[in-house]
Amino acid sequence: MDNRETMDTETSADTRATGASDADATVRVATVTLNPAIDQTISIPNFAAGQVNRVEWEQADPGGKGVNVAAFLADFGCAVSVTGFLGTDNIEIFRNFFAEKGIADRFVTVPGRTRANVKILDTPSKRITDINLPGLAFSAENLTWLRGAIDTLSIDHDWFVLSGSTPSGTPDTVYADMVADLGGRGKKVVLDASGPAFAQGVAALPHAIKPNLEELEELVGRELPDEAAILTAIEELIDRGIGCVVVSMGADGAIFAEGTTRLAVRPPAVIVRSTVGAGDAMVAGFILGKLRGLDLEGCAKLATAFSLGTLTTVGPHLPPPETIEKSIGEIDVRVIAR
Ligand SMILES: Nc1ncnc2c1ncn2[C@@H]1O[C@H](COP(=O)(O)OP(=O)(O)O)[C@@H](O)[C@H]1O
Ligand SMILES: O=P(O)(O)OC[C@H]1O[C@](O)(COP(=O)(O)O)[C@@H](O)[C@@H]1O
Repeated sequence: MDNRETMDTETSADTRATGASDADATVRVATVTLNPAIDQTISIPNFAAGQVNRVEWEQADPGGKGVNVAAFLADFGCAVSVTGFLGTDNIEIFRNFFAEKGIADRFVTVPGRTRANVKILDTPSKRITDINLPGLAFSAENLTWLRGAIDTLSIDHDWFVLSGSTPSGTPDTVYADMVADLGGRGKKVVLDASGPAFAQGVAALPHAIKPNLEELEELVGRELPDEAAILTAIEELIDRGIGCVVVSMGADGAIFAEGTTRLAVRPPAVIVRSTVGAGDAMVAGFILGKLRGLDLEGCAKLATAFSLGTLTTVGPHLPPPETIEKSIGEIDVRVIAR
């Protein structure tokens, strides 16, 4: 499948519906996860820090931002490849997962164990406490191999998602270099990260970014107490040359900005099982909307519907397309500017 063929498929009218279609299988998206994780969810009724807590049930899922984005796209029938770094010592859970979902595995393997991140799920509050470990360091040689893997993927992939934290010791320029390189090849790059590597990556002008509110505040170096302040920060980023800025705000929804359009999207009140992966699902739904040629409002709704879909499960899975489609009708979009 060459790139031109893919783009033709993306814009054809019959791919503009919101449900899964055969055309999705021809879309080539690659995700890059420098710091994947096994998400170890433990359910603790009335969790209390500083006390003895008893675990009711536990579940281990492959995770990390790019792994989740790929899983959600694969659930919707998209052709997707994954790369980044995985430790050899506990790689089986990832290999099995990629095989089950039909995800093309292009990970570079490194010695050691991929980190396990602990997600404490409190009942009945449903609050999640995230304990994210630093992750597995990689060498300069490993990074060279990863660049080679990305080079190869760029032959037949049009969209690249660079997401998640970077293990300690990673140069802060890592995302910026990838954004510049892939952008120079005409690829669409979506960046969703945090800290200095995110800031430098943003400076290299990816096509789209999806910080949550906290990450946006960190990026612009000030608190953003209300919508006006968030919009000012978004304006600065769009003026710098970022094509599309999506700021997610948990239960308060998200603001989507592209060109001169600004949309505030609010999800309905939902019963939440786990919020882990909600941001990643939003990225996946947004990209799928773009690939289907939807306008910003359509992309915003699909992105929000994906995020809602994953709230009902523990682990990186979406409900069936009909459920996602149904929830689109319950999403409120307020046009701030058009
Ligand atoms: N409690 C919730 N109720 C309804 N929607 C939610 C809730 N938490 C997250 N979402 C949905 O998921 C999206 C991304 O969640 P958010 O927590 O902002 O991302 P991240 O996981 O990147 O921090 C939100 O914009 C919203 O659409
Ligand atoms: O790379 P980071 O920032 O430590 O985040 C990794 C964690 O984020 C997740 O990808 C979930 O992310 P979101 O809740 O933001 O969508 C988990 O699977 C993983 O444990």
